[in-house]
Amino acid sequence: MASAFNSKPKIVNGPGGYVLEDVPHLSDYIPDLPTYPNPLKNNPAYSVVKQYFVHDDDTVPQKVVVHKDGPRGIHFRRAGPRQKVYFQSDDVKAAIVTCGGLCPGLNTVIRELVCSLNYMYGVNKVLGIDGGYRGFYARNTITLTPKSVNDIHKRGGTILGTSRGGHDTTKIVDSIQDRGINQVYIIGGDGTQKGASAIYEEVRRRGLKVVVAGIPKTIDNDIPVIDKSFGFDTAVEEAQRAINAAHVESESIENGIGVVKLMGRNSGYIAMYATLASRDVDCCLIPESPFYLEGPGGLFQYIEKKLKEQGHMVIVVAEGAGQDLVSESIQSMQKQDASGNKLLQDVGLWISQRIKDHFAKHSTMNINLKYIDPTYMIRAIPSNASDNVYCTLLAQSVIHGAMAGYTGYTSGLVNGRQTYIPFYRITETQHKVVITDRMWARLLSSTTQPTFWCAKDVIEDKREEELFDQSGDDDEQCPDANSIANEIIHIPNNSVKV
Ligand SMILES: Nc1ncnc2c1ncn2[C@@H]1O[C@H](COP(=O)(O)OP(=O)(O)O)[C@@H](O)[C@H]1O
Ligand SMILES: O=P(O)(O)OC[C@H]1O[C@](O)(COP(=O)(O)O)[C@@H](O)[C@@H]1O
Ligand SMILES: [Mg+2]
Repeated sequence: MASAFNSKPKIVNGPGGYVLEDVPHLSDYIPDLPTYPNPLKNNPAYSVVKQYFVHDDDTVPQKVVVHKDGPRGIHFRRAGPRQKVYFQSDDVKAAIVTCGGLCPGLNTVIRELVCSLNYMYGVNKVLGIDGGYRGFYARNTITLTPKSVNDIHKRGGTILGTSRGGHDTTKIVDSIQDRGINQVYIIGGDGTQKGASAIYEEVRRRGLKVVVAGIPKTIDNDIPVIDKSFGFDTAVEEAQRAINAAHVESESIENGIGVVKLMGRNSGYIAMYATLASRDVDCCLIPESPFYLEGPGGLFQYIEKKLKEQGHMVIVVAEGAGQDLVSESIQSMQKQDASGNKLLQDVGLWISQRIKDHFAKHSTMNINLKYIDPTYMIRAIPSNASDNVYCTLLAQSVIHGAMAGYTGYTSGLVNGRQTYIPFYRITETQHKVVITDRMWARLLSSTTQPTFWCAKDVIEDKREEELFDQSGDDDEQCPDANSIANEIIHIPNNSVKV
């Protein structure tokens, strides 16, 4: 196994509370590296562009909203081509690997990496690693050329294949060294970027002139710092088809209920944005917002109300929602996938059954429920136009960084600008929907669903012990939760994100 060697974060402090969370550079651990003029200077496509090169000191703020007297805050290095590069085109041997679950746009990123390395920097040795991390040591490589990848952006999935598990740092770095690879482009989610960080540390420990760079991939949009992940737009758009179908089905029959399950293991972004986009959804359930079924303020009561009011309803549920409730009633054998991710129970099937059982036993209403699970259909499609452009920019940005000698970074969009983000910032947390944030408030007001917030919890949050003492109520169900829905959004010390 690899050593536990961990390089220190590169943090630069400046005046006015300015902080640069910088990324490592090959020259940090290899002295006297030669540099070369950037070949883009002679490229007719770019040489006419005024100020095409990014200034070395350009940085991008993590937060654009600041207070007048507040500190300038955290910044990331701006991505883009530099005047000097640390590789000669003929010396570059690049490798590309895709890991984790599928996501629309993977093939577009692969295509743009191969083409941009070639067209911008004259690099013609690019290898594809077959089947994720384990492909480094267990499979042959795939030769990639602009010609061989020309059409792949029109296909879903990844032409390189992917996998979970199989990350063996030592074997991977041995393979990188044996094959003479000096730029490694790693496309994947939170797990993959942790793996990339381990590879970078081992490469650095061995003193190799090898750039390790990540491209963030997550259909769930659960990677922190970046504005959004590629494939997310496509997923939200494709989810509309399933929601439309659920709406048409439920609307066409008396007391029709359409239930749609969408992806989102720990983060409910696809469900939230698909709901906001559709306007046909009456209830959106996400992992970040616990809910309950029975009693006042519960889901069953709300369904009954909606059916009486409009004769039908649509429910969108993210796959990670209500897992605590599901596991109370279903026992599962397998707890984790090969990467160590918790395996989830099918909340869509579970909730559909619970709704049917409830109305059969406790109501005179004859409901008609249709359950739609489009999750893998959504994940497997090619990326849409806007994601295609985004994938291109990501691929080009990550290449510029590698050619300029930066390493140990993930390329990502921050406040609309491409940046280089140190691995640890990408892997330390997950991006989740903040249910005290304005976006969730917009969703609640658009669906009119119950907040499912327990009055007791809200009061605890709001005035802490003071009101908790008065209530003295430890009951799970909180009849008053709905009436304070709007109030919570304005609680000052409730970390409202603006
Ligand atoms: N903490 C970790 N350290 C090293 N490698 C990891 C780590 N977590 C996950 N990986 C590897 O990253 C790859 C993808 O991880 P996974 O969680 O399946 O998908 P994603 O990257 O999309 O989150 C797998 O090959 C897995 O072995
Ligand atoms: O069934 P699989 O292929 O293991 O993947 C299911 C998981 O993959 C995802 O689509 C994406 O997860 P990752 O980003 O960790 O790959 C999740 O939403 C989902 O839970
Ligand atoms: Mg993941």
